[in-house]
Amino acid sequence: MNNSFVMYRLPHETTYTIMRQCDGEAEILPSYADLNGRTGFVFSPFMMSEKHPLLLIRPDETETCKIDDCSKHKSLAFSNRDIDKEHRQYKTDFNKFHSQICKGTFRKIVLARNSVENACEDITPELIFKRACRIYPNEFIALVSTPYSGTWLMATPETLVEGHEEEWHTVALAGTKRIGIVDESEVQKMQNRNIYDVWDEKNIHEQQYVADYIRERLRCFTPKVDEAKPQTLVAGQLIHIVTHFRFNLNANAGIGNLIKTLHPTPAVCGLPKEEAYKFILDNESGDRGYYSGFSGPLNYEGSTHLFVTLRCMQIEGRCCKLYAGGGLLSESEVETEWLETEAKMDTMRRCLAIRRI
Ligand SMILES: C=C(O[C@@H]1C=C(C(=O)O)C=C[C@H]1O)C(=O)O
Repeated sequence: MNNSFVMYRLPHETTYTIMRQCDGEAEILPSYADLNGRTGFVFSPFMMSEKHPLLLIRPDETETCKIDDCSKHKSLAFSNRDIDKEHRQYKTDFNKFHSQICKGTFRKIVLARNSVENACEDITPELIFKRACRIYPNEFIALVSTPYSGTWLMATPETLVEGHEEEWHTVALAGTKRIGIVDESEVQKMQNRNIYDVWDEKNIHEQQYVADYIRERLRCFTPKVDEAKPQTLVAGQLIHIVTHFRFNLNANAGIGNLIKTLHPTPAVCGLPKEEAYKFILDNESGDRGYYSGFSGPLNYEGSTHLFVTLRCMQIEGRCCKLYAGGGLLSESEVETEWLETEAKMDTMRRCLAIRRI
């Protein structure tokens, strides 16, 4: 009996793919470089370890399906979390992280947390996946399950790297504001507005750090990088600032090598990178697991679509553990940052249609 499978829907697609490994379980890869030349679905944690290995699901069996309607369930979960306790823990973590920025150890660092919600008894992860597909047509939706990682669901707006043959694309994404539900015409309008009319200096600054990092890292790989002007990107009920980078990747360059250079970007980690990476692993009160790692089809039918695992949760029976984080700069304030993590977690809460008790 095999347990490793994934269901995923690429942004803007009307069908989803089911990929199953029929022989054995997902393969554990020792390093990013081992992704070079491979095919399948990649599931990578924030930091590779024995507990959270880098995984590749082999596409032994695949199926393309239409997203059917699943609107008959009104509420899929209920909430009885201790919000005061979560808030206190977040404040402690925030002070620890923020003081390091004030001391000058980091220019930027991302602080994350998690929160548990309870699914109703008769709810299956597949049903939540289909709801996510319907609510978020522009995001990457995936439900991944392996014995090593457990079961995760995501609705993420952030591309890590995608492309085929020599044509590749990545983004620098950061800055967050809640806007509520908007229709497709408002999405277009929002994208076309001058970012200086939409965003304050702190958010622009925060995103520039990510763009500078991506530009610099890509230059080590390829001489020709095409960088667009920063724009506003709508992600569910939130907006972010995005810079698109298009570049050529030589077939010998190796996607695994590129990933090693990029991951984790300052959108989920910090600057300087190695110091921030270590500080997060040593000091964040929760374990990130696969949150803020990356996922997606690798070299499948000739294309790669890897996304940063954000707006996600781990599903264990009825327990749904939601994850979110946000970039801190010296001017960050604890209440604003807390609300930002709440707003990001609401992406998954909407899929669960939570009833408060
Ligand atoms: C870290 C998350 O999101 C990332 C951090 C952002 C920010 O700090 O403003 C915005 C988008 C993402 O790049 C998350 O969703 O948990």
